[in-house]
Amino acid sequence: MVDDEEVERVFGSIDPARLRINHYPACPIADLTYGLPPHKDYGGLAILHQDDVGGLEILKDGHWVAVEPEKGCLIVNIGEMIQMMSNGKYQSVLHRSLVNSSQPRLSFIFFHFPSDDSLVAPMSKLVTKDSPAKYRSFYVKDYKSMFAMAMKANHSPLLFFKESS
Ligand SMILES: O=C(O)CCC(=O)C(=O)O
Ligand SMILES: [Fe+2]
Repeated sequence: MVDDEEVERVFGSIDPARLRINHYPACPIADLTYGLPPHKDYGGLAILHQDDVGGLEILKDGHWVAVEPEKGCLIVNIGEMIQMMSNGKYQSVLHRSLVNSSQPRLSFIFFHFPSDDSLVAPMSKLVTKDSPAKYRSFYVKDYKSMFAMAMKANHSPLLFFKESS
């Protein structure tokens, strides 16, 4: 089903790989703030290691669920480009990070982004008469230009490219 050439075209360059280290200081008003507000990661896979403090949550069936730290475990998040290229078969999860008032927290995430000039579309093998494209194709830079507007509208940028069904 997966077309290696399409994956290679979008993710083939090592340039857009990033390691991000998030440091969340202890916060006296932890109940009133986020470490990171709710969002979906935008790239391909995001591989995350968190320390033993905890604070990552995912939205599951309309409820925020804590992802408890487990020694030696990595968390793998699906980014919106995979949601797009899989024509919605793989869903990117909404997640957020909380802070706490007593301890700082660290997380390390390896992101693999598509390059800005890539044209991204649902994989041709996954688009059929019975399963039409759920998203309009876009250049990654155009998708990224929607970040601010999506944040204001409280949803993810991919929604701007959803086909009306
Ligand atoms: O720190 C975390 O647990 C999550 C970080 C995150 O979602 C991100 O950097 O995109
Ligand atoms: Fe994230």
